[in-house]
Amino acid sequence: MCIHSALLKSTLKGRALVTYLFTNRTRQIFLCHVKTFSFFQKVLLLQTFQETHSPVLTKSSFFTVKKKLFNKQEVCAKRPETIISRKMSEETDVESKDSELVQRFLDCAARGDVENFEQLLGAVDIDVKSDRGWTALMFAARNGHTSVINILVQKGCDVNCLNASGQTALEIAQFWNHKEVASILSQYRQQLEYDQIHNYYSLNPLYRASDVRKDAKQLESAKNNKSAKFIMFSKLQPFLITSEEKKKKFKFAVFTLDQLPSSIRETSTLIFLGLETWDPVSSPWFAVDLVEGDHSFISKYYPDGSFVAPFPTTMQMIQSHAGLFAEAHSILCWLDKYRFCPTCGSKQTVIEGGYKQVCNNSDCTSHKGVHNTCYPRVDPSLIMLVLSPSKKQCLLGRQKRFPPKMFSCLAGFMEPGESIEDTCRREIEEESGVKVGRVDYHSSQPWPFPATLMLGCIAHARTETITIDKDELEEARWFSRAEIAQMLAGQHPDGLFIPPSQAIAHQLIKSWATSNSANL
Ligand SMILES: NC(=O)c1ccc[n+]([C@@H]2O[C@H](COP(=O)([O-])OP(=O)(O)OC[C@H]3O[C@@H](n4cnc5c(N)ncnc54)[C@H](O)[C@@H]3O)[C@@H](O)[C@H]2O)c1
Ligand SMILES: [Mg+2]
Ligand SMILES: [Mg+2]
Ligand SMILES: [Mg+2]
Ligand SMILES: [Zn+2]
Repeated sequence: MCIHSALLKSTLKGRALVTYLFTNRTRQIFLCHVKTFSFFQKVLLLQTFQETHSPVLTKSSFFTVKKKLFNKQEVCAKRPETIISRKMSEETDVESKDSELVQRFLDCAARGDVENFEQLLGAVDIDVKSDRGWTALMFAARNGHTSVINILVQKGCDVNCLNASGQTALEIAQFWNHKEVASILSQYRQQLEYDQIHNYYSLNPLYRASDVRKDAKQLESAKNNKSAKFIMFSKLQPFLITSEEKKKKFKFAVFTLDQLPSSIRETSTLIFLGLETWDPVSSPWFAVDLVEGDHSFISKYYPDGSFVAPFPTTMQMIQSHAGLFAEAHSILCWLDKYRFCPTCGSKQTVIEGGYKQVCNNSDCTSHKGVHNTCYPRVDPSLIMLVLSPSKKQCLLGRQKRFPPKMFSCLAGFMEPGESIEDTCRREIEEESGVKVGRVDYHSSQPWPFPATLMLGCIAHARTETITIDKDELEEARWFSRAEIAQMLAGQHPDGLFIPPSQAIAHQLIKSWATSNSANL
């Protein structure tokens, strides 16, 4: 790999060098070490790094490089006066040169000077701000430079950044009436919203159409809709087939109205999952909870399908059907476990396509006011990646029931009256003894076993000492970013690994391991 000479000339400074190595080489670079290097050490590190031709800078190769680097410095020390004078002048100048570079970068954006702007891109933080909190995106938006805007959004700049007056780049473009720029930025913001992290089990393609399920007449006509689709469950097990498109994945066998015997529609509970589009006449989908009896119609249409234990098979479904499973399975588990009124113990009747149960006892107090016992339950639970005070390590633990050598994020159920932050701090302290300060929300995941909602957070630890709760955890320890990278790549020397990508724990760990630590 050749180092761009212009880059070398203009960016022989900590941050630029780090950015360069970070984006072009590996995310396992030991940023902290590099940051503390002197100017001259950084030059040598770059050169030595090139010579090693190492595809990944691991901990051991880093130290090899570091060793070589200091040997080289000794050789260079034959001309100490040159080294010292260059080093001192460069280092005292670092701050002013940094701000000069930032100024040039923002200037190019403001003037729409694409050629020079592109050259500076790798050398400064893409979201770097002026004194008034203006980013390059904002300057380009102010003056309507669509080409600069396009480069910045494609490089992943933060379009939602606010300046000191609380404006976004989109608002600036709208104020100055730069319609093309405003259109790009608003499209990109929408796309970002759509592209936000969708964890497995969360991609349900249907519109839940609660108005349809609440209206008995509409619900009845949905059940008789010629385009209605039906998926099957028996004893809480889904009926799945192999996907033709994705051979190693499973999906639901989908039945049409004419394939479903009328007796089944009369005797089974039909869960209304939603409509295919917002149009009220679009295809409704139902999950059928089959009761004991003649199910030969199923094998007639799908001889290769089978009823399967939900976990772990449903972790291997096509994503949209995993979402359907999450909805159907959680509702069916609720109906299965709450057969009697929690208030008076009488029998209940299922209404609203499985989304509500009403007590058959007309004197029951559950008929007065709002009662959450009538509705399906969802149990919020926190799952958090705890970062060490230095942000260089993360905390993972092992529950006894985990497969050997698997480590994951700590997790715990919310208790009544708790906020997300309270639960996060309490569970971490209970399980590991580590005290947590700031808590940032990351993403969520329905975990339909039976109806947990995992709320994924990044927690910032204030202390490092670990004292585990032996009832909850078998082991907990800090992992460096390099070790996490090995686990993600399946190359940990001790065979340690993290949960698969379908688990939110994996996404939390990966997002930290692959993000720029400077942003945390
Ligand atoms: N730890 C992970 O990596 C991980 C990953 C994915 C999902 N999860 C899920 O996160 C959830 C919470 O994690 P945890 O088990 O460590 O929680 P936890 O630390 O709160 O401990 C579990 C205990 O909480 C109690 N509890 C309180 N409310 C409960 C409820 N509504 N349902 C069941 N038990 C309840 C039970 O006594 C249970 O034994 C579980 O559903 C788990 O499957 C955990
Ligand atoms: Mg706990
Ligand atoms: Mg726990
Ligand atoms: Mg708990
Ligand atoms: Zn009752």
